[in-house]
Amino acid sequence: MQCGSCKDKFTARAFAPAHITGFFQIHDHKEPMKKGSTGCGVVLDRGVHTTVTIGDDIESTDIYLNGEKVAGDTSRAVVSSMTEIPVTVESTSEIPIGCGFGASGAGALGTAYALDHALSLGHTASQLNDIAHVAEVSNGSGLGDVTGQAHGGILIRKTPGAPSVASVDQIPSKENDVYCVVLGELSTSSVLSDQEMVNDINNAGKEAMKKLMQKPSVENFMHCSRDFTIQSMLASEKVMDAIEAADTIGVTASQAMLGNAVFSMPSQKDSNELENIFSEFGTVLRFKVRTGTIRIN
Ligand SMILES: Nc1ncnc2c1ncn2[C@@H]1O[C@H](COP(=O)(O)OP(=O)(O)O)[C@@H](O)[C@H]1O
Ligand SMILES: CC(C)(COP(=O)(O)O)[C@@H](O)C(=O)O
Repeated sequence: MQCGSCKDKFTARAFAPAHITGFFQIHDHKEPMKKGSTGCGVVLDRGVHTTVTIGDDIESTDIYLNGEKVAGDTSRAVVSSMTEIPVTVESTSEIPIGCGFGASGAGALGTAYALDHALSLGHTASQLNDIAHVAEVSNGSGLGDVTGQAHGGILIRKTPGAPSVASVDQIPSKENDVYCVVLGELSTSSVLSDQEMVNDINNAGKEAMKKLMQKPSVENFMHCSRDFTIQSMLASEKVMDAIEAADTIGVTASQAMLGNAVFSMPSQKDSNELENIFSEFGTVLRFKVRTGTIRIN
C-alpha cells in the first residue's frame, strides 16, 4: 500500500495479539526452529499494531515502540532475516511491555507480516510465523509466545519449536473474559538465563502439563497454572497476595509468565467481585480470549 502523503514511501500495517503463558517447560536446542517451550497459554483480543515503512529517505533500520526509539532486538532480527533494505518499524502496544504478555513476540510477528506485505516478499503465513519465532528465541525474549500467538485461543504446546514444527492443541473455549492486574516488570531474558530458575521451571512445568492433559478444561488450566506459579517459585510477594485475595472469593488466579502480573478467567457471576479485588492491587485490564490468526490491516 502506498503512503498517502509521500509518493516514494511504502507502508504496511499488521496486528498480532498478546499471549499470557500459564505454565511452561523450557526446551533448549541449538537449532532455533526446534528451540522453545511446551506448556499452555491464552491469546488475548488486544496486542501490538506494527507499521513498517520503506522509502528512499530511510537510511537505517530504526525500531520505535509507543513512539520511542528502542533497541528492539527481536523485531530488528526479523527485519535483518528478511531484507537488507533499511526500514522503519513502529509498534504501538495495547498491552503492558515486559509483563508477561508476549509483547516482543507480537512485535516480531507484526514486523514479519507487515514487511512481507510492504516488500511483496511472497512468504506464506507459516513461513512468517517461523521467522518471528526464530528471532524471538535467538534473542531470549521468549520461547513459546509466537507459537501461541500464531494459533490463537487457549493453546496447548505439546512439543516445542516454531509454529510450523510444534505439535499444538487447544482447550475449547468461548471468548471468555480474562482479567489481569500488572504489578511490575520482569525481564524474560534474565529469568531464562538463570540455571537454578530454569530447573525449578522445568520440574513444575512437566508436572503441570501432566495434570492439564488429564482434564483439559479452562478451570483446570487455571489450577495447573496456579500450582506452577507456586512450585516454580517465580512469584513475588505482591503476586502471591493478589492470587490469595482471589482465593478468598473462590476464584483461581495465577501469575502471567514471565511477568510481574496476575491473570484469571472467572465465570461471569464472579467477574465483578474479582475486578474489585484486583483493583486493590493496581489497574485492572480486561481482555477476551482471541481465537484466530495474525491479520494485515
Ligand atoms: N513490540 C515491541 N517492539 C520492540 N521492542 C519490544 C516490543 N515488545 C517488547 N520489546 C522490548 O522487549 C523487552 C521486554 O521483553 P520481555 O521481557 O520479553 O517482555 P514481554 O513479556 O512483554 O515479551 C523490552 O526491552 C522492550 O523494549
Ligand atoms: C514464558 C515465556 C518464556 C516468556 O513470556 P514473555 O515474558 O511474555 O515474553 C514464553 O515465551 C513461553 O515460552 O511460554
